[in-house]
Amino acid sequence: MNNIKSTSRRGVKKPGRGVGSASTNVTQDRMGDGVQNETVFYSKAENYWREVEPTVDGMLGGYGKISNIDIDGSKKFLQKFLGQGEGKTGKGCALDCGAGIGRITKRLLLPLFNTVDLVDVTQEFLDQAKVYLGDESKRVENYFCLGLQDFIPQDRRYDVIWIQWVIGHLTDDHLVEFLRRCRGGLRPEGLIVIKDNVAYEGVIPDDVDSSVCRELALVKSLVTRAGLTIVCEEQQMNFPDEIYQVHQLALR
Ligand SMILES: C[S@@+](CC[C@H](N)C(=O)[O-])C[C@H]1O[C@@H](n2cnc3c(N)ncnc32)[C@H](O)[C@@H]1O
Repeated sequence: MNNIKSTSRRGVKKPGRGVGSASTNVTQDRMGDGVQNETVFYSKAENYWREVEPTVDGMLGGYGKISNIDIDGSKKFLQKFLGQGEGKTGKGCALDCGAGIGRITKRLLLPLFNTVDLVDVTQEFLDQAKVYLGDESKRVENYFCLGLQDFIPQDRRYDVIWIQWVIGHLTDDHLVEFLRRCRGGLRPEGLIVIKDNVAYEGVIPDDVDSSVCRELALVKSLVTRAGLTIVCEEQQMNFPDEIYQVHQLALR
């Protein structure tokens, strides 16, 4: 990955929105660590996603071509933790957060877990997920249409909670609170995985989709505030040079 492009804060594209560069405009609704006017921040994001086509390309901001590499990297990462025996994560139920049309559910989670739940703020994507997942959708138990800032996972329900390309849509405080609630939603030896873009330095706002991209140190500090420990961390390799670095963090 090309840190110079990240450092310049210009021309860094990202799966999730992709086509435009990450904007450096700081508007009235966003300052400093993230957000000044939460209502505007969340409603702008909802409006943005409502206009996005419900396809893999739409989910990845025009970078549908990297989906296979992404899923392969996720599978390798996750499989380190799954299995039987002490300390191993079970394969019962997974939660896909900010699931969109179920790109990750289809290729990563349903092949590994007995059942999967999806949560996303965009109803149209969840409707499309039922079509996109085809026959396998019978192993999806719940489609929750809700912002993660409001979502409360059921206590001790999940072996894995997968959170990909969505943390930038939460304020710092909401992300910490959400991660705390996720802790409560884990079964014994359960695992939370965050996989997301990281900025080379600081916090980079995106006024088009109403999100922020945080530097890795900040993401880690929010994880720690949530009372979680990073048990494994890896950078996703083989993505195009022009996009942000993507890191995956396994948390308990
Ligand atoms: C970049 S897409 C990623 C979708 C999926 N994680 C993937 O990798 O294919 C971001 C998703 O987050 C959802 N989203 C945006 N803000 C959200 C929020 N506050 N709570 C839950 N989902 C949100 C959007 O509807 C969209 O489906």
